[in-house]
Amino acid sequence: MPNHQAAAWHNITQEASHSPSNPTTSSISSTAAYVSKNTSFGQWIQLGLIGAVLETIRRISLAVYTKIFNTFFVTVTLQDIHTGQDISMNMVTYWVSGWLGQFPSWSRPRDMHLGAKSISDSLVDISPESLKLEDSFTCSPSVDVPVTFWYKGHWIRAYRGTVDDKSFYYPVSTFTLCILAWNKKILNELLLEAKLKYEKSKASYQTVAVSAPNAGWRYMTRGRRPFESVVLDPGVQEYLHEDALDFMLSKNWYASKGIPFRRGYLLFGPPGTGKTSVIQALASKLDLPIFIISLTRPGMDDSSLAQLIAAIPEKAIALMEDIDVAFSHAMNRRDLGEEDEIKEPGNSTKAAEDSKPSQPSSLTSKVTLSGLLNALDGAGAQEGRLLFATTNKVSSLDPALCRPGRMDVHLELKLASKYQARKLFRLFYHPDIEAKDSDKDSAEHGDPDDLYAKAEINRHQKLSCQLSIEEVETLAERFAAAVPEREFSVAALQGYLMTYKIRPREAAVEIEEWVKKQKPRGAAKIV
Ligand SMILES: Nc1ncnc2c1ncn2[C@@H]1O[C@H](COP(=O)(O)OP(=O)(O)OP(=O)(O)O)[C@@H](O)[C@H]1O
Repeated sequence: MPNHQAAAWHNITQEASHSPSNPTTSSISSTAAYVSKNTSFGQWIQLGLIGAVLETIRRISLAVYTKIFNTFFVTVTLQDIHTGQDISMNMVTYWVSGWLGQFPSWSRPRDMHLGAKSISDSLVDISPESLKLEDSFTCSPSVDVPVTFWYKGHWIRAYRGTVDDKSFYYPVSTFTLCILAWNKKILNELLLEAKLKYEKSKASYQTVAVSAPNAGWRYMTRGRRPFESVVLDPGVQEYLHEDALDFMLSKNWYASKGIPFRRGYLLFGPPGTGKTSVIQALASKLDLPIFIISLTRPGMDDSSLAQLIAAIPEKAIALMEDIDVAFSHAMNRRDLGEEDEIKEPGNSTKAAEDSKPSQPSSLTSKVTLSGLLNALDGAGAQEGRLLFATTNKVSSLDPALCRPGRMDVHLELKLASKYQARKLFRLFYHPDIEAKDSDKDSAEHGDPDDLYAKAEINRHQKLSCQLSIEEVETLAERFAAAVPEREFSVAALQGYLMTYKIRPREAAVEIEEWVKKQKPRGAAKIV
């Protein structure tokens, strides 16, 4: 304090101490007088008061705004399907995101997030002319870009956001809907409509989930595969269907016997014999979603596998394709510490090969056999699911994996029989099947403005009129007679017929020549 101020302060306190009246009051008033005389200190106090008033106003207005907002708006936040762990909530988000897609404003922002509409390998091969943005991709607004629209007289503001969640490597994406409404009735209506829309689309599309990098599931759709479009030997398809259906209807029976409510199928056989196709067709027939587990996906390890499998819901198909590939690289019995286990008879050379140390590679799976077995039937494993595994080399699989309880049904799909060749030919050219399928397709997937779809229907109708049923039967017999038993895969025969798509008569005549040409290629069995 400067000297002259100190002197003044001293005088004030002196005067106050000698005052005959109330000493305290005079001391305060003297202090106040000093403060008001001292300009810089007074300004600080004024500033502080103004700040406090402004902060109070801000808080009050925020509280009023929140109160009004909560009174007039219903707000719901959903976790993004790509990162969600709760499978049923993921489904709700899936419905809602599909429902949002119907509003033009949802795909109108210029700042967009692009996603693939369906699992389609053909997406990468698609020609520039046929690539249609709206057909191949889903467009949604980027994070924090709000979109507004009206629904049943209610104004809705929707936006995507992110929240940090310690259990994920990345921020978790969210969908938020702010609905101008007095009560939650409209939210129920909205969710119901979204679910019905999803159910309707499910009639023509199959839900497929693939594992996402953060150990969650990523949902997609693809066209359903008709069960009849798979040609297997007599009774095989029917057996699979009946067995799977019987399992789905036996929950209480399993519970009463204390048997875990799970069923595993191992489909094995040469490539192109229809292993994957029959699983897809069965899933479509039983209306079950398929969860594709890729054991060789980079970054997949025992814990992420267990997490993924535990998140598969009841009434679903878990599919592990080419399970031998994961095995031959990284998984063998040594992972279990069971080297003394009895080897399969006649498999000693194979076993010796398996016990050689395998070289670590960046492509190898980090999943161990024990990790896989635990995930399949350990404490956290989900009940009520059908597990399908496919392999070309059944002998390379560990017996622990193939034992009943894990793989209850072992089914070999062989190279094509004459029966299959005949059935495949019929499938390609039978007028009834052609007409039925094209009508069904146009009804289900039909976009009335799609010129390609219209042209395709016309073309199929014309073609189907070309042949009578009797003629197709005769040609199918001729075709089957020329195809040697169990030497070609159905995929190879399908490839041949594809080149004669609109020339059934030539297809039946020229097959002999084709078979002769294929054989000298050194392949006794063409897959
Ligand atoms: N039995 C079949 N019935 C109908 N189509 C089949 C059959 N087998 C193969 N195909 C056709 O061949 C192609 C490959 O079939 P798919 O992928 O089902 O064979 P896969 O046995 O799973 O082969 P891989 O072992 O190489 O995975 C598909 O286009 C499918 O339509």
